[in-house]
Amino acid sequence: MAKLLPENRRSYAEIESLKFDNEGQPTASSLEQEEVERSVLTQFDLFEKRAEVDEDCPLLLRQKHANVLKKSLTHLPQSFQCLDSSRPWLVYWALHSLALLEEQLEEEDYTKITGFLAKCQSPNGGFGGGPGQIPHLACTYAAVNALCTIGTKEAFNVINRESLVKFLWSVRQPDGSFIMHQNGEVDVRGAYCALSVSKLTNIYTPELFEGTAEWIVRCQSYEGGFSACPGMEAHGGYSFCGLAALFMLGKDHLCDMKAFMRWIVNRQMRLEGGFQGRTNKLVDACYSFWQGGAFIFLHNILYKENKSIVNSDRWLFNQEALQEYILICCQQPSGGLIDKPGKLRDVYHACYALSGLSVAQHTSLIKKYIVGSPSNLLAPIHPMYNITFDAAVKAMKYYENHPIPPSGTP
Ligand SMILES: CC(C)=CCC/C(C)=C/CC/C(C)=C/COP(=O)(O)OP(=O)(O)O
Ligand SMILES: [Zn+2]
Repeated sequence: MAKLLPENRRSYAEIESLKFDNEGQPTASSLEQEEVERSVLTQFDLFEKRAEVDEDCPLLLRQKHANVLKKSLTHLPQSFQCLDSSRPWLVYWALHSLALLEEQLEEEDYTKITGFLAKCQSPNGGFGGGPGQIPHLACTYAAVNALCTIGTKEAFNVINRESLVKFLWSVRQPDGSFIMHQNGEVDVRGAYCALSVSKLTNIYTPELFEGTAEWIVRCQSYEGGFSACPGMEAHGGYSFCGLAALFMLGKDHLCDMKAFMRWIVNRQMRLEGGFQGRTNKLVDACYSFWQGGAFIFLHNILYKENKSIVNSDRWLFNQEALQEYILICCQQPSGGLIDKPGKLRDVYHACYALSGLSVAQHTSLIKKYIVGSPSNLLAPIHPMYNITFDAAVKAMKYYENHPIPPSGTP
């Protein structure tokens, strides 16, 4: 039974309550019953949460979220000690969330944060999870995004792009995939992080990414979404990375876009309005961005191909339903955003719930759909990097005007 139904999908009691046919598969009626029971539970959660939010005109608690996010930059609870190797991430999540809310910090705070990120940079290039830690592709992505969100000359100049190129070559594998750090794991996050930082800071070269698109295509699973590496399960986080990376390489035609579309449109849950990360799992606000953001690429790809299914005014998901899920179910009344009702706030979920909310609000830089109060409007994002659109444009212009001399392959 454990083989049939992975243990993290259903509790033992839930599995026990299912009826199985002669082939050992759960019967349709028993699955339907399970669906009804899940719905009742979820409706109860939604009902509880709705008591605190005006359902007819939900309000984004901007000031409360901003206060919590600002505090997170200096005061983290003890329980965050486990994120000691992800400190650039904590900075990026808070700074990007504040930028989406169009909240500013004091100039001296930006200077302090810039100084801290500089200490996370490795002498061998790239950024580690904290001062003195080995460079890691994910921390490099977070640090580069945080510095570009700050967007001062001082912050742009922290990034040593000559050594960053060397670091990227050091984690590139002969087949075009990327390990996350020396002796680390290969997965599609690596390809995406390497592409994102190299495009944003103007150090991209086609040689660095030779074979990368072909490797990423091998991560597209039979379901249609992308997995961490070939042969694994399709997941929203990796699907964003896979599609964004293929898009940045201009090689999205190499994957099966029809299968991708079928997979991703089925990840928005009818009842809650939010996205699940993978088949049969629960809705979680962070997928508002990982899945929601991927729709921007999908839209552009289908639009290029003149596919009649795309309407220039809307993404291919229910933008209102996603906004309702985030605004009604995922705001902690005292500030901060959560995965789902019953969970506690954290900066990761603030960042990705707000990023997803922004995607759902802006179909283009002109066309907007705002659920609830007009004051809920967030800044638009740049989907390739997930920093604000303005921050991305400013950073790209800065690095275009300050190119590093070409050095070729090391
Ligand atoms: C740029 C970058 C570093 C991107 C990261 C992308 C990302 C969020 C990947 C998801 C990782 C993962 C296996 C989550 C499953 O967790 P789970 O089993 O707790 O969640 P689930 O039940 O929702 O699947
Ligand atoms: Zn989550």
